[in-house]
This record gives sequence, C-alpha cells and structure tokens, in this order.
Amino acid sequence: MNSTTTSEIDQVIRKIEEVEEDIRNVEAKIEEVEHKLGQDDLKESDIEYYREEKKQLRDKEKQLREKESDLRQERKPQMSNWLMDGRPPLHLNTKTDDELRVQQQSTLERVTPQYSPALVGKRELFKLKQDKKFITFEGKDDQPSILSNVEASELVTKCTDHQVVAFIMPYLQGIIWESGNNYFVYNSEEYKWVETSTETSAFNEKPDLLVSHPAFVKKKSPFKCNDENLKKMRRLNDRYGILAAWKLRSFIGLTCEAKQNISNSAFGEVINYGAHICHGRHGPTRTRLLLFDKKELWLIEIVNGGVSQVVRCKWTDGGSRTLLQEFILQNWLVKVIDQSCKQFGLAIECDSYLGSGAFGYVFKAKRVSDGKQLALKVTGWEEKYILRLELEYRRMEKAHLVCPEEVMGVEEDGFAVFEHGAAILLSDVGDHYSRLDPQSIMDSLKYLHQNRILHGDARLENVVCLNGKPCWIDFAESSFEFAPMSQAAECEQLRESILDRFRYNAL
Ligand SMILES: Nc1ncnc2c1ncn2[C@@H]1O[C@H](COP(=O)(O)OP(=O)(O)OP(=O)(O)O)[C@@H](O)[C@H]1O
Repeated sequence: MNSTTTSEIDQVIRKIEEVEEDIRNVEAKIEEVEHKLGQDDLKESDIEYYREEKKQLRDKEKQLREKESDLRQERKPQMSNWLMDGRPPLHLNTKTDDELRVQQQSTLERVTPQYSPALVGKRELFKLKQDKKFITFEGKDDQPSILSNVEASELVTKCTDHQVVAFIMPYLQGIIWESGNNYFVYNSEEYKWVETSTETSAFNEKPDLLVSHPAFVKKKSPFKCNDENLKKMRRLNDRYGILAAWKLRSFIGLTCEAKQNISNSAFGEVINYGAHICHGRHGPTRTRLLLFDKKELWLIEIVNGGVSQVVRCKWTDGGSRTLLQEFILQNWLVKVIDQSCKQFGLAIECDSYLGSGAFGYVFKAKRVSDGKQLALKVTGWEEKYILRLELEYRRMEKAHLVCPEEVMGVEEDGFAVFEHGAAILLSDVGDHYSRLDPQSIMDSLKYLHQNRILHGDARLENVVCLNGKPCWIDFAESSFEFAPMSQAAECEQLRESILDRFRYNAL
C-alpha cells in the first residue's frame, strides 16, 4: 500500500500554487516590458535593453512552466494512490487529466480559438436564441434614435467596412459626450491591440474602434489609405489609438467591430475579442462590445469570457440612443482619475500611462495652471489601499525633505480621497531606471540609509531616472528607524536585482 499522506499532497499542491503565482508575476512583468517597448521615443540602446529583459523573463517563464508541469506529474501518482486507498485527498480536483491539460494549455495560449469564427458565431447564436438571451430591442417611438432616417439611408451607401467605421465615428462620439462621459472614440482598425497569446503575437487582433478614457490610450497616427471616398469622409478631429497596456483592459468602455453585413463569422470574431479581453490575471469579469453594420447594431455583453446577452437594434429605433449610452461600461478608475483632475486642476491626455504595481496605477498629468508635468498615482476604494496611499504620501513627504534629490517629491495637499478611491500627486515624471548607471542606484540607496531612511521595498521598479539621477518612489513600506541589519538586507536585495538586470555587480 502506498504511503502518500494528505500533507504530502497538500505540499505539492501548495508548490504548484506558488509556481502559478510566480508565473503570473513574470507574465505581469513581461506585460510591463512590452508596454515600454511600445513607446515611440525609445533609443536603439533602450530597445536592445528591453528586448534582452523580455528574453530573460520569457526564459524564466519557461523554466517555471517546466517546474509546474513536473509538479503536476508528481501529483498524479499521489492522487491515484489516494484513490486506491479509498480515501479522498483534501483538494481532489474533479477535473480529468484531459481537462487539466486543456486548462493548462489555455493558460499558455490564452484563448486562441480552435474553431473558425463562423462556427463559434453560429453555435453561440443558436444557444443564445434557445436561452432567450438574444433580444430584439422593441424601440420607443417617443425617444431619440442614434441616426435619423436620412442619415441611415446615407450609411447604406457606404461600400467598405472602413467607410462604415468612418461614418459612424462622429455619431458615436456625440452620443458619448451627450451623456457627460469623458470617453473618446479611437479608430484602431489597422493596429493590433487585443492580445491572444502569451507565446506569440501572431494571433493579435485589431478591433475597429476602442471607446476609452484617454488615460488608457496610446495615440496612433491615421493609417494610410488609397480610398478617395474614405479620405473625404475623414475629419481632422478623428482620433486613432489603441489600449496603452494590456493590463488596462478592465477599463475599456466599449470595443467595436464594423461590417457591411453582420454574419456568423463577424459575431464569432467579436466573441473571440471578448473572450481574450476577459482572459488572464488582469482580465475583467465583464466587458462590452458592439458589432454593427449598415442597418443595425448588436450590443454584446461578455461575462467571464462567454456571451451573456445580445441586444439587437436598428440605428433608427427610437430609444436606441439611450440604450447605447447606458451600454458603455463605466469603471472606478475613470471616476477617480476624473475626480483627481478636478480636485488638483489636471489634464490627462493620451500616452500618459506610466505604469502600475500591486496597489496603484500611475499616469502623467499636466497641471492646467502652469503646464507642469506631474505624476498621478491612483488606487481603488478599499480601506487598506487608501490607508496605504496616505502612508506613502506622508512618508514620501518626510523622506523628500531629508533627501530632496533621491526621493520623489509630492505636491502640497496632493492627497485626496474620493467615493471610488484615492490619489496622490507626485512632483515629477521620471524615466525608466534602465537609463541610469547601476552603481548610482546602489549609491543613492546607501545615501538614504546614511540619512536613516529605510526604503522598505528597494527594487529597481521603485527607482526612476530624474535629471539623469536615481530617484526613489513608492515609500509605503519605508521607515525612519535606524536598523543596520535591515539596511544590509535591503542593499543585498538591490545588488542582486542590479546584477540580474544590468549584469553589473554593484558595491
Ligand atoms: N513619478 C513617476 N514617474 C515615472 N514613472 C512612475 C512614477 N511613479 C510611478 N511610476 C511607474 O509606475 C510604476 C508603479 O508605481 P508604484 O511602484 O508606485 O506602484 P505600486 O502599486 O505601489 O507598486 P508595487 O507593486 O511596487 O508596490 C512604477 O514601477 C513606475 O514604472
């Protein structure tokens, strides 16, 4: 009889969970590096540096996945031993091995579809109709529609998908502004931004329009076209852009796809966009998409990666205007950003996403009164996040007074709590730490120590390059107690990460 114990199985399961967490962390780091690589103003040396960093992260990810697979193999005999013993393990997974393999595969490849979009669309439509979740909007004659009859008959004359997009863009923008939203419509027809795989970008997709707050958008220039009619239809104020970082996909207002005629294949394509958006660690539980053609629009709600409901309506249906306005997804981050801009007198445009960590999202912002560039760090409404941000603000203020060059400053009265979260205002926008001389980073940490400041989380991610020098951010864990042992440990932690990233042995 085997000698496997519950605690042995538990141990392996715990190890698997730990490795899964490590994989998620590495995935998040890769996402950050990909975001940095996507920036327009990179020097050749930066590109080379990020590519190398990405390669190292991918290698690490591969090793972790191998480890995960070994652990799963290790668990298999243990599980069957338990079953032979007639006693169930504590965490018996009811999934078969095949299901586990598919699940693991989907973590690897995200949700790259195995079937053609036409088949996906056809099957889903059948199911939705059966479940009465495919609803035709009844229309309310006394309420405004999206398009008038005249406008709708002009739309019918458009003879390419691009022209349908160009025609609809200003109407969609008008509807959004009318509802008081600070969202814009970005044309993303020719730019891939929906990630479909962690392994390759081969399947990346390009929905036609992205409706979003500008803070989450990376601006693009109008794509080239030879269609003279399309050129005439374009307006100077049309916006082009994509999501600035895949991590921001929870905050999309609406993702749109235009066709001349809605087909099963078009529906399948949109279902796949929705599944990809929801997938993965930072994916939202819910996302909303719009599929439209020259006659009608389908309002598609995706929950946990699957279609939960479709409402179909005509451009000229009374009440379609309000229906669409209410369909655009609102979120807490937009509310906190907008309230912060009001409170601190800021403007946030496209290309302002600086990064994010476990606790907050950071954006470049311009103070309207003097044009100064500042960094706004925003966190959600949970009490522990708000307290942490306030602590960070107070400690940074104190540390900056002692070491003004080495510690990022905070603006006076630069902390505020709102209904949906909180924000702090940092006095400068720094560049990536890769622009720094690695020894100078180590020296700056030692300088903090000499001034009895223990950073508390001395990772390279918490250093930015300001005026060519290292400047520390994220002081939530810092302390002002003199503790030589902790200082030594902190130096060692930083030294190791400098060695790892710069291949430089800092002293
Ligand atoms: N003033 C700034 N200038 C430029 N980039 C910044 C600035 N502040 C923050 N960032 C970027 O935003 C990222 C996240 O910021 P920060 O570390 O403060 O967030 P966090 O949620 O507290 O992270 P962590 O998970 O490390 O605790 C940083 O790694 C950095 O890339």
